[in-house]
Formats: sequence, structure tokens, C-alpha cells
Amino acid sequence: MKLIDILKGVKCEIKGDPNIDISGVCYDSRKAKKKYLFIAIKGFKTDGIFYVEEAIKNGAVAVVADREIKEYPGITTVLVEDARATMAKIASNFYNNPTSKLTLIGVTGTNGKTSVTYMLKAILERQNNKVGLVGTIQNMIGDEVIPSVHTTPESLDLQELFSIMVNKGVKYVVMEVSSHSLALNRVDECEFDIAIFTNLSQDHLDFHQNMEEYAKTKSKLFKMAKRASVINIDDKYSSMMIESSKAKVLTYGIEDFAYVMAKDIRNSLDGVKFKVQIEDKKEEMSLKIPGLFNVYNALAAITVADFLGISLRSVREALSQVTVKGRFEPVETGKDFYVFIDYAHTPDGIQNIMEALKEYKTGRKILLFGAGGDRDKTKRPLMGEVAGKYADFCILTSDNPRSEDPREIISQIEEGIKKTNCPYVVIENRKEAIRYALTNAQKDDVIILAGKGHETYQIIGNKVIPFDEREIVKEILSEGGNK
Ligand SMILES: CC(=O)N[C@H]1[C@@H](OP(=O)(O)OP(=O)(O)OC[C@H]2O[C@@H](n3ccc(=O)[nH]c3=O)[C@H](O)[C@@H]2O)O[C@H](CO)[C@@H](O)[C@@H]1O[C@H](C)C(=O)N[C@@H](C)C(=O)N[C@H](CCC(=O)O)C(=O)O
Ligand SMILES: Nc1ncnc2c1ncn2[C@@H]1O[C@H](COP(=O)(O)OP(=O)(O)OP(=O)(O)O)[C@@H](O)[C@H]1O
Ligand SMILES: N[C@H](CCC[C@H](N)C(=O)O)C(=O)O
Ligand SMILES: [Mg+2]
Repeated sequence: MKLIDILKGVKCEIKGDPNIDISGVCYDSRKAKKKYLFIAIKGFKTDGIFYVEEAIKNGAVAVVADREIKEYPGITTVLVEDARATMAKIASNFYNNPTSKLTLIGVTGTNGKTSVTYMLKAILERQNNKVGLVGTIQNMIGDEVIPSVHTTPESLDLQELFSIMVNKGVKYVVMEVSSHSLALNRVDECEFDIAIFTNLSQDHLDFHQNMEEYAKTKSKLFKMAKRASVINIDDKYSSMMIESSKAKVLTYGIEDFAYVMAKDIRNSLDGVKFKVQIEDKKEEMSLKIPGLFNVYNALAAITVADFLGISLRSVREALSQVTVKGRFEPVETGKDFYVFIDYAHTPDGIQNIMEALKEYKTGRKILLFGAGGDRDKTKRPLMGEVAGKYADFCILTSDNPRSEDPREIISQIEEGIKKTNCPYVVIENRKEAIRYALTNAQKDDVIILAGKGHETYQIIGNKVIPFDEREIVKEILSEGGNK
């Protein structure tokens, strides 16, 4: 494609030949190849501008930047106002605006995004659609799995993925839209048909200044959606999302009156059953994944399905089969206690998973968790406090410490748990912590391994080590880890 065509709609100043042929686009100098366009982005750790020469050495023939850069012989330079926003426009141009050919459903909110996308994929596939999925665990085209690095990829990677989906006959795409992606222009130029709001609670306050700013960032998605905004009316930030909505608003909920409502909710460790009501339509629903929060996730998916004209009967059949890796996932132990792996990694997530166990009459509720390093520090004491409030016993351990000292992270969680009377132990090594949980389990106890969900690795420093909690539980039990 010619550079000038790639720059269609971009306000810019071009120095050099605008008609050169471009074979590919990149924002990482290490990925530049012959005849590439390199976009220099000012990041949080470093600055793409430092790598222009490397990109040229690797074959780049044009450079986009939002600051003046040195001139290089034979290289076309393009000065723009904002390199990240421009990257999204360039990506959409280069890949022929793929989202205009797809029905795109975006899900945003602090918790529940992954769960809702899996539910929607199952519902849409039951109607014989080829469905694309973009999110935390993995990206998918039908059954084909494409590993994901981010919950929401950079615009260039995202538009490329969409174009592959279009070429493979995908009609519907369900995607998680993280607040980082909305703030960092990753989803600019995406033509969303439907936007979903799950909920908003504290997370990522290392990145967003405060909750208001975090909520405002999330609300951008509702300005973008063209056909419908699907909103959890029970969440206190729902009005902000409704006010931002340009399209028709469809509400769902349990407490306040909503267009789509769940009634008669029956929760157990095997799942949750409820009745859904949409005006004069009613249907009994059954989920394999327990918890009131999964009723909310299901309601979001049901609202979209109903909007798309899918019958509640078909939705019921699809939802009854859905499971999501690492979300309230049971681990078979062959013992007289229960183990679940869950991805709760926020105060609200912990509260919800523990609430889900409340009605179930078992032995002790034992919660094992930590908090990720290089992420929101202020959520740590809050996680400790809420855990202490609900659990009978806590095991504080490491999550992904990343560049931080794991003991420091744990002591921040301790500040919160100390405000409660909950007994706890600190075992920094997560595998040893799991061993402790299994070794000391008593009949009917429920052990929740929280925070790592689907992850099969642990990030300690800059090392990524294999860490699959399913395998670890099996290994410990096979060593006679419980009596
Ligand atoms: C805050 C954030 O999101 N940062 C992302 C961002 O980094 P950045 O812009 O600061 O980049 P940088 O490392 O400073 O580098 C600047 C530029 O120089 C380039 N570079 C760098 C080195 C080099 O040799 N050559 C070169 O060209 C880089 O490619 C980049 O374009 O762009 C990078 C490239 O895509 C991402 O890897 C990086 O994600 C970091 C690692 C990250 O952890 N992000 C998380 C917080 C995130 O995005 N999470 C959300 C939400 C998760 C959820 O709650 O579900 C997500 O959507 O995943
Ligand atoms: N609707 C919900 N409300 C509150 N908590 C939820 C909800 N749905 C799921 N959770 C909790 O949050 C965890 C993460 O769920 P899920 O992966 O669906 O959310 P997510 O928004 O995709 O998270 P992330 O932003 O990290 O990708 C679950 O394991 C569960 O503990
Ligand atoms: N997508 C979330 C996931 C957190 C999961 C937890 N295991 C951690 O590493 O903090 C984040 O990047 O903040
Ligand atoms: Mg997710």
C-alpha cells in the first residue's frame, strides 16, 4: 500500500516521498522489516524516538512521530499531533477498516469482561455463527486459539487480528475493552455495534488518577457504540455510562428495575439457577459457574442476545454449558474438601467470590491470595480487609510480584487483614502456600486459590516461570499432600 493511502484522514506534515510503497507497519523497531513504516511512540518506560535508527537499519523507509525528528536520506518522515491516535487510524487504513465488516460487541467494566465474552461466544455459536473473541485468556477465531499478550491489544495488532477474522468468515466479534485500551487509543477507529458495562470498582489506580477518571475512561466506549448500550443498572456508575451513550440503552439488573431482570436466584457450589424476565418473556436459566456475579454476567449476555433477536430458549441451552478457565473453576481432588481456582484480584472480586460461598453450608472458607506487583498498590489493604471479613482463614502469598519485593506486597495486604479478626498465615512462596492449604484442609472445607485464574505462569522479577495451579494441586496431592 502507498504511504499516502495509509495516511488517509491523518492530519500530518510529510517530508520526503509520500508515494513510496509500504509493505508493513510496526511500532517496535525490533519488528521492522524491508519497506516498513515505523511509528515512534512515547511510552511509559522508554520512547520509540530513540529507536528510529534501529528501525531504519532493519528496513523501515518511513517514520511517523509526534515530535520533530532528524532527517535521514531516502527516508520519508511524517509529523503528526499524537502518534498513538495516529497509529489507530493508520492501522484501520492499512487493514481496510475491518470492523466495518463485523458486528463488534465490546465489554468493559472492572470485573466480568472475560466471563461475559465467553458466554456471548457460546450463545452466538449456537446460532451457527463464526465468532471471534479478543480478551485476557486468549484470542479466538471459532475454535482456533491465538495467544494474547494484553486484554485488549495495541491498535495495530487489533486491526490485523480483525482483518484475519474477516478473511476467515467471522461475522460477530466479542471483545474485552480494558480501560488501558480506551486511555491509550488502542480501540480508536473500532466501529462498535454494541457496548456492555459490567461494573466498576477499584483497580488500576496506579494508571488512572482516581475512580472518577477511571469511570470517565470507561464511559468512552458508550460514546462509540452505534446500535446499543447494555448497562448494569445496579452499579453506581451506570448513570455515567447511560449519559455517555449515543445509542439505544438497554438495562439489566437484579435489584433495581431493569429491562432485563433475574428473579428467583438459587446458588450452589455446582452453579446457579435463576429466572430471566424481559417484558412479558420469561425463561429458566441454569449456569455451571456459581455466584450472583455470574447471574449479572449472564444477564449482560442475555440482553445482547435478545437485542440480536436470539430466542431465550436457545440462550438457555448455550449458557447451560459455559465454563471459563480459572473463573470459579473446580479442581478435582478426590478428597473430602473442595478446591476452586478463581481470578479474583480486586477487593470487589474477592468480596463476590466469598459472598458466593456464603449460602453454601460447608466447612471453613479458606482464601489463598496475594496481589500483583507493578499494579495498583492502594487496592492491597482493601483486598486484605475484605478477605478478612469474609474468610474463616486466609493464606497470604505471592501473586505475580513482577519487579516488586513480594514481602512488601504481602505486608500491604496485612495492613487490611489486621483490621479484622480473621486468622491468617503468610507463606511467600505460592506453591508452598498451596501445599499448606491442602495439607491442613479439613472435611468440607472450601479452598479458593484466588488471583491467578487461567494463568499458567508466575512473573517473579523479569522471569516468567511455569505455574499452573491445576497441576500444582494434583502434584501436591499425589505426594500425599493431604494425609
Ligand atoms: C501501561 C501500558 O499499557 N503500557 C504498554 C505500552 O507500553 P509503553 O507505551 O509505555 O511502551 P514503552 O515500553 O515505554 O516503549 C515505547 C515505545 O518504544 C518501542 N520500542 C521499545 C524498545 C525497543 O527496542 N524498540 C522500540 O521500538 C515500544 O515498542 C513502544 O512502542 O505499550 C507496550 C507495547 O504494546 C505494552 O507492552 C505495555 O504494556 C505493559 C507491559 C502492561 O503491563 N500493560 C498492562 C497494564 C495493560 O495494558 N493492561 C490492560 C488491562 C488489563 C485488565 O485489567 O484486563 C490490558 O488491556 O491488557
Ligand atoms: N460481574 C462480576 N462482578 C464482580 N466480580 C466478578 C464478576 N464477574 C467475575 N468476577 C470476579 O472477577 C474475576 C475475574 O472475572 P473476569 O475474568 O470475567 O473479569 P475481567 O473483567 O475480564 O478481568 P480482567 O480485567 O482482569 O481481565 C472472577 O474470577 C470473579 O472472581
Ligand atoms: N489484567 C489484570 C490481571 C491481574 C491478575 C493478577 N494475577 C496480577 O498479575 O496482578 C492486570 O493486569 O492488572
Ligand atoms: Mg479479562
